[in-house]
Amino acid sequence: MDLIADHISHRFGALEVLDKVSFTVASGEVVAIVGPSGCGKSTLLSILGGLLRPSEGGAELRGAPPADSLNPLTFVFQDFALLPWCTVEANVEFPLVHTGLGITERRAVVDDALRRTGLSDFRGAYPKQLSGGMRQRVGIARALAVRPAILLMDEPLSALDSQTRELLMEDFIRLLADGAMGAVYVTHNLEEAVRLADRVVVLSRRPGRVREVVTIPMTRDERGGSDARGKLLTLQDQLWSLIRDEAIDAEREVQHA
Ligand SMILES: Nc1ncnc2c1ncn2[C@@H]1O[C@H](COP(=O)(O)OP(=O)(O)OP(=O)(O)O)[C@@H](O)[C@H]1O
Repeated sequence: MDLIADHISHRFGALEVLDKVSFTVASGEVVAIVGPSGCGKSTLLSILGGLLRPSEGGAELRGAPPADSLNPLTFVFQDFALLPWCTVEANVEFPLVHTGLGITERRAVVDDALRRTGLSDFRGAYPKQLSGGMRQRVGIARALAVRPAILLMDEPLSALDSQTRELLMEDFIRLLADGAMGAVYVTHNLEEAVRLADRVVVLSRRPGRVREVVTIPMTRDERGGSDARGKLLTLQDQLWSLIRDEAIDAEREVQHA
């Protein structure tokens, strides 16, 4: 199943946020969205996920969803968005409650999502008992439970310390390895973009336009090797050189606001 962003423009009142943004996320592909602060990355993700209707253009899914998918497009949030009064297991089960799945099937789906995220031993814990990294794993398990075709991720690692971030990146790489699931990955962090994405869409300063689409010419497995480090740093530099001047302008604008 492909996701097509087709000339998406958006305004909040007089504020022009996005201008004719077009790109495609092919089945199983990971596309990172980067750009200066306030260029409309989160707005774009909301539009892709159907939470916000764009002023012009639109997002479209093409092709059949995976046979057992309950929700082809599923969000993973920066702040995890867990229900604090529910256990890990109940949080993961939550999106399945009104799906018509029987209790046995629901249990099987939850078990599978917990296993894939390394949470089986924490099913009875409450979010407040868990570290940030484990909480985000719950957020990911909850997303996996609906068997999405495409994950929509808004800065999913930015609330975490650098070691935890590294571990979760490894988790993502494992989860994406079979190519059954794609992702749109909004991030400020260019290291995450070059480690995880097949392609990186670079947006200009607001109103966000597609400035360039950079293909990462290595498999995700190859990127884990120590000899890949230099190439990844070069790609990071390439992305930064596309963003830097506008990031400085955007930063000044924020400070003067
Ligand atoms: N609901 C809203 N109403 C009015 N303005 C909004 C709304 N949501 C976002 N904006 C404004 O739209 C612009 C784009 O916001 P958005 O959060 O999409 O950018 P971003 O690129 O994700 O930002 P950042 O990099 O800082 O996370 C910003 O100027 C923001 O203040």
